[in-house]
Order: sequence, then C-alpha cells, then structure tokens
Amino acid sequence: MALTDKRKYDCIVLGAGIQGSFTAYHLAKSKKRTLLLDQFPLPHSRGSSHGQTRIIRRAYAEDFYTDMMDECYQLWADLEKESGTQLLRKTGLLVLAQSGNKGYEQICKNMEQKQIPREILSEAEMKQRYPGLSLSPGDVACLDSNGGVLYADKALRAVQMLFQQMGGVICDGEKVMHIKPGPVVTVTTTTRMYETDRLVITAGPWAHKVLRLLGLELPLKTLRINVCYWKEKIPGRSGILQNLPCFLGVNLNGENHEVYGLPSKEYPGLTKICFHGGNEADPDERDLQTQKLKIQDISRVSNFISQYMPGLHPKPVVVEQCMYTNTPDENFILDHHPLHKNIIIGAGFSGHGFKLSPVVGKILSELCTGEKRSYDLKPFQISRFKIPLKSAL
Ligand SMILES: Cc1cc2nc3c(=O)[nH]c(=O)nc-3n(C[C@H](O)[C@H](O)[C@H](O)COP(=O)(O)OP(=O)(O)OC[C@H]3O[C@@H](n4cnc5c(N)ncnc54)[C@H](O)[C@@H]3O)c2cc1C
Ligand SMILES: O=C(O)[C@@H]1CCCCN1
Repeated sequence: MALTDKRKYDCIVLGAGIQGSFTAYHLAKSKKRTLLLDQFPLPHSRGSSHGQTRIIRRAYAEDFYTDMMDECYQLWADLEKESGTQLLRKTGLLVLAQSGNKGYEQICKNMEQKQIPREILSEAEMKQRYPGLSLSPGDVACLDSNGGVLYADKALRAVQMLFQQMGGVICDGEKVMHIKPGPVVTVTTTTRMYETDRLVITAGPWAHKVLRLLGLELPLKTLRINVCYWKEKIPGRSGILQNLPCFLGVNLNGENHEVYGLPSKEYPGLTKICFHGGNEADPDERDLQTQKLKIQDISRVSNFISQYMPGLHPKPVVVEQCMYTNTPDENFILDHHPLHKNIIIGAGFSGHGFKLSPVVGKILSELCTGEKRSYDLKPFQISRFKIPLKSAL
C-alpha cells in the first residue's frame, strides 16, 4: 500500500527530463513548494534528455522559436553562472540545402528579419573553412554564427542541483500510477501518495500513457532514434573533426528528410551524425526491435556521408538510442489539461526541445502559477488538434 506524504505541495512536476527539471527550477525560484518525480533512479538513459550533446540555434523557419531563443541564450548563460559549469560551446550551425529549397529560404528569411548574426557561404568559402563537408553543385549554406553545442547531461545535472539548492524535493525511482484530479490533485506512485494544488506533466515519450490516466488522448507518436557515431577513414588526417561546426541538412538530395551532425567529444575521434526521424516504438520496449523497420534511417545517413563527408567511413561504429515524441506539426504542446485547469501539460517536443527548455520551463511554471504569460502560446495549444474530449473521470 502507498505511504502518504503528509506535506501538501504547491506544485508537483511529473517527469525529471530537461523540461520537467527546468519547470521545477522556475517554480522553486518563484518560491513554490515543489516536488519533482521520476519513475527511474536519476540519471537515466531511457527517455529523451540523456547524452552529452544537443544543438543550440536560432536558425528556425518559425519566428516564434527564434523569438524564444533570445531569452534561452540568456537563461543558459545564467545557468552556467549559477552552477559554475560550462554548458555551451559556440561552433556555429550550418544550414545546408539545395538551392531554391523552400524550408531553407524560410529559415534565411526569418533570420534576416530578426537580424540574427549569419553568413551565406559560397562553395569556395565552404571548401576553405570546412574541408570535411563537400557540398554538391547547386547546394547552398547559411551559417547561424551563434549556434553550437549544449552539454546536455551536464545541463540536466546543473538544473536539478540548483532546484534542490533552492529547497526543491526530488523523488526518483517512483513511477506515477494514478492521478486523481480535483481542486487538490492526488498523485499516487509505486511507493507513496502525494497531494498538490497543481500538477505539471512533462513525461516525454510516456506522455501518452500518463495522459491516458486523465482521459486525454493526444496525437503523439514516439520514435526510436538511432544516435550514430562515425570515424574518419584516415584518423586525424582529413581535418574533418578539428573544424566541424554543427550542421543541419534540409532536404538535401531532394529527399524529404534531414540529416544533422555535431562536433561531439564523447567518443574521441568520432563524429555524431544522425537522421532526424525514426521508427515508431513504445518507450518501454525501445530496445526490442520487434516490428519491421519502415524507415531505413541509418542507411540514409550512410548515403549522406558517402556523398557529403567522404572522409568518414560510411558505417557507424557506435549506435545508441534516444526517443522523440512527435506532434503532427512538430510544434510543442504547452497548455492546461482541457478539463482540469490545475493540471498543466508540456509534451510533444518533437526532437528539438532541449535548447528551448529554459523558456519552456518558464512558460509551464507561468501556466502553473497563473502569472502573466511571457509568450503567445497559440502555436502550442491543444485545441489545434481538434480532438474529441473523453472525460474518463
Ligand atoms: C537523438 C536526439 C537528438 C536530439 N537533438 C536535439 C538537439 O540537437 N537540439 C535540441 O534542442 N533538442 C534535441 N533533441 C530533443 C530534446 O532532447 C528533447 O526535446 C528533450 O530532451 C525532451 O525532454 P522531456 O523532459 O520532454 O523528456 P524526457 O527527457 O524523456 O523526460 C521525461 C521524464 O518523465 C519520466 N516519466 C515518464 N512517465 C513517468 C511516470 N509515470 N512516473 C514518473 N516519471 C515518469 C521519465 O522517466 C523521464 O525521465 C534531441 C532528442 C533526441 C532523442
Ligand atoms: O533541435 C535541433 O536543433 C536538432 C535539429 C536536428 C534534429 C535534432 N534536433
């Protein structure tokens, strides 16, 4: 039988990935008595926030993300200062595409309108600066000068540590099994029962399963992502690893997919290059490759490497797993539960939420405390999906 925790919390945050941890951090800053819960002992590598690196960039086609990034850069710098840890390395981020590509043009237009520091690089400039990346005739490149790498594991640790230093409580290794809505929400885990005025659900790829406990079915797809590392054909000689920026290929080859890469340092001598997509998988069965793979993601990256990075072996030497939780439009969900206004949902980060987590956490904490919202939340509302509401409760 679950033990009852006698304290009533102002807020409980369900899920201690980067989004829940940043939400808890902002709530603790606003002096709310906050509990952060996770099903696994922390840290863990079963969700979406593990691994050493993530891309940070302002280069987005949607201006609302670019707008949020100004404050994100500021909050990442604050976190570095508060934790005394370097969390960001500026490398630049290259957006690569075939000339005339609409997505690329929209990104460039948005960056120009917002006066984001950037450079359009000619074929000759690309060759000279980034000899490891050989573009094909007709390809174009735009550098987001302040793009770079976020140290993901370190960032997650820093936010959780600062949350605890502000008096926040973390209970890990406790899976939430039941949620009873009401003016006071009761949350029952595998070991305890808690009461709270407000609940924030940031359950990553488990969001679907947790929201089902509250009668809410959102159009979320969970994808298993193969995180691939590649080695040089002639180690240390091709110069690829020394001077590589982050890059994002937008529909290169005319194929409807994206390949991206980061100059990561987790495995000396290897470069991380992945496909921005994957095959559907249940997060609890991530490592059981039971179904037939619909998307040959690794071979797409191999093809990209053969054409664009011929200095690398076109076979990965390390492959790890991570999860995406995608919405149909790949925009986030940041909203109240449609029926229970003191339950707040942050979900569907669609493979691009890490860099934005400082502001996502701020927004979710504002939804929780009822403070004035810092951003227009229209793109993130649940009502855009036109789903029928079944109140199971
Ligand atoms: C391979 C890969 C590359 C990426 N690259 C980038 C990038 O370059 N730049 C970028 O900005 N973003 C990137 N992202 C996206 C980013 O990492 C995610 O958007 C972000 O980590 C999502 O965090 P989250 O907190 O929503 O989810 P998670 O980190 O999965 O956290 C959810 C937590 O909820 C817990 N939980 C779930 N159910 C329960 C329950 N019932 N009880 C208790 N706890 C529960 C889970 O255990 C988990 O810890 C990438 C993602 C992947 C997978
Ligand atoms: O959020 C990002 O910047 C990257 C882009 C490529 C795919 C993974 N996420």
